[in-house]
Amino acid sequence: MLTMKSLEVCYGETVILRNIDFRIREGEVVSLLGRNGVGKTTLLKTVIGLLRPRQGKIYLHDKEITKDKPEQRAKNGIAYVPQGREVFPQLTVEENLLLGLEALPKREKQIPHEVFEMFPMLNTMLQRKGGDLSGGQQQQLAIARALVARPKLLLLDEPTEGIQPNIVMEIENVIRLLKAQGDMAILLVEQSLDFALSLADYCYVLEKGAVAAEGKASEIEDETIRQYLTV
Ligand SMILES: Nc1ncnc2c1ncn2[C@@H]1O[C@H](COP(=O)(O)OP(=O)(O)OP(=O)(O)O)[C@@H](O)[C@H]1O
Repeated sequence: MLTMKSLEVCYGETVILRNIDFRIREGEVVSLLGRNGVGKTTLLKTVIGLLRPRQGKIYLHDKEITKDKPEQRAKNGIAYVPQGREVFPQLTVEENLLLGLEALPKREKQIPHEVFEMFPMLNTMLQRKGGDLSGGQQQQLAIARALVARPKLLLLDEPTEGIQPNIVMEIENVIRLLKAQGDMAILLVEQSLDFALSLADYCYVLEKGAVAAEGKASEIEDETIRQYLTV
């Protein structure tokens, strides 16, 4: 459903990503791994359109979107949960969730009830300010906000970073549920190899801005990946 071909992405004159060939199929969970600073977030920002590649092309459902603006990509079903969650601290939980609906046409402005089935805690905190939630709860709110628009492709940038273990488990369960439903592809950037491999169908490992290894999660050797993760 998403294909990137020969992608090169730069900040100014510095090349961050080079010659990236990348593919996510419908309903698939793909993990993107690599050390700090190799370009994982840069790749996600290129998928959502915040960064434009200097070379290469991006296709969504076989339609080229390389020059589409972020709003257009959101309308076409790409949702992004940034690293560090970025919920609006002064807005209530409900207002944060309603913002996730902005990508949809006007008539569809209801928060889908499935979001509260996945994150029951949010339903009990609708009037609480986003900034008053714990870090883990904010992460759940950020994921829920992305899900309200029922995206076709969900990008998660290190969703378990700094989160307490019981909430990591809840987030893992939600990703498993979405995977089992089978109609949403997920691109997961993760530092935890065990977490990434247990959820992913396929994984890519970046090293110095290029794909150093890739393969089915069930087949790729842990050691092959670990050599690119240890300092
Ligand atoms: N706005 C920017 N301007 C210039 N360079 C940047 C900018 N943002 C990131 N970089 C650089 O681009 C490179 C890739 O950064 P990126 O955030 O994509 O890495 P990452 O793999 O997501 O790392 P982390 O795991 O630490 O989030 C790094 O060297 C970083 O310093």
